[in-house]
Amino acid sequence: MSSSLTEEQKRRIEENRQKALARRAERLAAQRGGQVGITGPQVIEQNPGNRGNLKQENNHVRFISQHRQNPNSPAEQKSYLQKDYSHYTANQQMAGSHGEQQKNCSVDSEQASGIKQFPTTIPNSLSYSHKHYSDAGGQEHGQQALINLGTFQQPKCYPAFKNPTEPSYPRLIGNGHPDGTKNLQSQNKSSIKYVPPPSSATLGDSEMLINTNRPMEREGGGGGMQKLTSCAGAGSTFEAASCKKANSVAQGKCVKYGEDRFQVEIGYNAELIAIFKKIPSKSYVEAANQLRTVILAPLEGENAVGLASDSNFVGSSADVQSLLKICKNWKKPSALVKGKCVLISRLRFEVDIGYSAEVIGVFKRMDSRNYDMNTRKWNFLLEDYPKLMEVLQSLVSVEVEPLPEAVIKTFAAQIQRSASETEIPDADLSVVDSEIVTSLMPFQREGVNFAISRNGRLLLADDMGLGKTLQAICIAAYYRKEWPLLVVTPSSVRFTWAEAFHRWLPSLSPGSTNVIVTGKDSLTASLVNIVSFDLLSKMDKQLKSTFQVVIIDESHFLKNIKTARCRAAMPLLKAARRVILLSGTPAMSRPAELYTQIMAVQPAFFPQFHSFGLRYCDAKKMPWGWDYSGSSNLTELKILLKESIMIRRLKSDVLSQLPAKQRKMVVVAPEGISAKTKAVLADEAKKMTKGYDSKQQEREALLLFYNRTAEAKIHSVVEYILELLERGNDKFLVFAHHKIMLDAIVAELEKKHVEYIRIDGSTPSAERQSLCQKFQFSEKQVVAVLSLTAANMGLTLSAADLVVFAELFWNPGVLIQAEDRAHRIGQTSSVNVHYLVAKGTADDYLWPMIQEKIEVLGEAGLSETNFSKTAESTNYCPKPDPKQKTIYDLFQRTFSESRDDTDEALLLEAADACCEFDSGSALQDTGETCSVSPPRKRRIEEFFKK
Ligand SMILES: Nc1ncnc2c1ncn2[C@@H]1O[C@H](COP(=O)(O)OP(=O)(O)OP(=O)(O)O)[C@@H](O)[C@H]1O
Repeated sequence: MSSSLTEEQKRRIEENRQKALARRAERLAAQRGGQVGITGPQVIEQNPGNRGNLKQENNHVRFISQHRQNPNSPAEQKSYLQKDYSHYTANQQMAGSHGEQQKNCSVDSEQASGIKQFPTTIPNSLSYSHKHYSDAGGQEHGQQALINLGTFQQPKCYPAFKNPTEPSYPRLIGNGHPDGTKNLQSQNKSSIKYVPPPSSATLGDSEMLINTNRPMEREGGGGGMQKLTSCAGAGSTFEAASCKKANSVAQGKCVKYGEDRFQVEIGYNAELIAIFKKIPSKSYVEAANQLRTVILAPLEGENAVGLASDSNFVGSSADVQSLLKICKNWKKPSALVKGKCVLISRLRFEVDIGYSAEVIGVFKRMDSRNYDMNTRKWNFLLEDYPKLMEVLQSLVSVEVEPLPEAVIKTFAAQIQRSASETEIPDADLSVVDSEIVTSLMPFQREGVNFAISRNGRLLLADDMGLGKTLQAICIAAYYRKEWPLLVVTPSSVRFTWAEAFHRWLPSLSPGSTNVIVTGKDSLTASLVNIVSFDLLSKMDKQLKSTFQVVIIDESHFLKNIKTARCRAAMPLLKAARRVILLSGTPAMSRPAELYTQIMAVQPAFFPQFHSFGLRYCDAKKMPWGWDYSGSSNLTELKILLKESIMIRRLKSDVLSQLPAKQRKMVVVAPEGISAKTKAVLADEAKKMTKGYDSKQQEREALLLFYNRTAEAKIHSVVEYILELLERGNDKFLVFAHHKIMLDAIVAELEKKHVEYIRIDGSTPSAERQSLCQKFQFSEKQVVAVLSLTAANMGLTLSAADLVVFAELFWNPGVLIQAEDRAHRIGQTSSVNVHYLVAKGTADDYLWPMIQEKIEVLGEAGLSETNFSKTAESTNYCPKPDPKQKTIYDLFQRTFSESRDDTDEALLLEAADACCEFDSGSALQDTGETCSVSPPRKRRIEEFFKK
């Protein structure tokens, strides 16, 4: 040990080493399923005088004795190989049946289990290089720790120790570990090796098993575990063997000899010579250690890997079950050199670890190694993972956190080298309505294929506006035989979903969608049942009925397990066969938010939140408990999710497939409209059917109806905007016409401390430009609240790619111009346009009218896109009832009659002023009053006189 280490440092190093040993023992005990039975390393007296040399030629190992060679007879050798060399024979027979391998392994166990009671002592000062340990014969010992092994005890054993300057000291052997200093790592290292438990017993909490060996038992049908065991190769056999030997044995070790050779330092032993002569491979250490009269320490560190890489492991498929065991049993390390494996791509993982010459030596022996100069980390193909873990786990002073179970399971094919780059197959969608199938854009079709390849359990995390609704309906329709279907959505879009089902699945009969409006409604009344998150949590009695197919829209609403909505939804999702989660923003600020969504789709991935938190949330223990608000290993999480359950495309990924504008009609919830308002609206509609004496009266009535519609929609519009904000939407524009609506939106934004700009008729021209600049270039400005008539022209607000119309307007030209505030030069994305439409209001007449007009404009080449082709609009028409028709005709007549620009402008102004004037009307639940400017009022009067 370097003399520069202080006593305190030495003490701490030793403390750590002891902890590592104890923990490793615990872990290995657990890996063995509680099998205990310990044999210990034994004292080996080096006898330099009896040293032999081993030379390696053409991959064969040749022992060159400086002494008499006295091979046993072939018959004797045979008997040894059959009886004692079970480990060796197991390896030789690896290509044979698994049953045979298991048999051989159990022979090992039986042999080792002969030891039942022996006290275990472990020197607590393995790194004291100037202290000398020897056997129990009264030689000097460091302070010893007694480890209680319950019913099993271990013979006295001491760590290997080598003082290079005093080679003749008696010492112990092992397969080497650094003693905590860089200095020492380059020297020959002392190490302690214990033996795998050969018999079965269960360790109590207070009991420990010291063991650095590999599991010997196999699980499952694969051959991996056997091969893993053989990968441990010399080391494990050495340990297993050393436990059952007498003290009068030839003790030796392998040491490096030249660049690519090694030699065996050991006293004369005839049996051993026979082994060397007989075995044409590096498996000689294993075989040698089966001899009762020989204890042979294998090569240390990187040299040991040379053996491992030539072992039967190479080319074999790994046993995923045994890798999963490693994951399960892994606990936070206290070893000297700590690290972790992290997935960095579909095929590679890296080992993030502190400096250790020994570890680097191991890395260098891996065929697929790659050193990343930027990250300064080593990475490897996943197929090397079992081999690398095997070797790293055998290094006493190194602890490497394995890949998580979910990663092992998901990438089992890559680990077992059986992964093929096959594309996800095209699903047979012949059972689904052709209307929807033929409408799917190529990337949407891929989404549907992905979902079906995942048996209908997925997180569809496409960017906003990429048609998640359409894809979800198509996926659900593929499983139509398993319906009734449940759709859980934010309340503001329940009716939009109902519309979408009828639009995309024309085969659905009209009554087959059931939008649940109160907690008393039946959750299973129809084939398609649509419920809001909040109502779902109030329907606990009905939740007992299970659905086989469930869609969760905006699934990030489930991010908090403590919420009632999440608690209500999770059991449903666990019980369902198909779970289709939709969210453009599955996690808005931290990976912890993903946990419930992952659980909903793949409950087996991370059964405990804590393990997810440790891996991906940078979990930290605080005085008050665990803090999971951080993030860690996000690349791995993303790769894992994409491989298993998530598909996500950004707009930029599929821009070429998208139209420049994506329009969507959002049917806002009717509950937002009070009973009083509904009654007044119905009354207005009734009056309109009776007809008016003059056109002026007609227009007045329509404008009043329009104004009351605004009032009626306020609550739903505000709710929708808040939901957009909750979804973490980037910047967006909100257009409204009436002051009362603009004021209500702004008031809510202020309440929620959301930064916004507002441009309406009262905004001076000089200020408009600076407000636009603010919105365009400041990160803080999230929403632009704009007047439809005062801000639909001449402004550039392309920082937003979403435009929301809180109100409709009868002139589609105004709407299109408003849309183009975002859809203009500088816009790099496809623009989403959401029209909020309320049933039972003026929207019933305005919406079809707008569509009709836009279609005409489209035909004349004046409108880029056609509403009816891009929005769930086709079913949204006034019912064919004569009263409705009268009102619709009234709207058509009043607003479609050709008039010159002045008339249009006057009409707009009239509507504006009408709002201000009427804002204190009986319909206004808020009781607010607004003043109206005299000039405007005059112009309204003039307008109505026309
Ligand atoms: N293949 C398609 N053909 C025609 N219209 C489509 C297609 N895909 C999507 N749309 C339309 O684009 C609009 C946006 O789609 P949708 O609402 O499904 O997107 P989304 O991903 O669910 O968005 P959000 O995240 O805002 O909920 C809708 O009006 C939808 O009808």
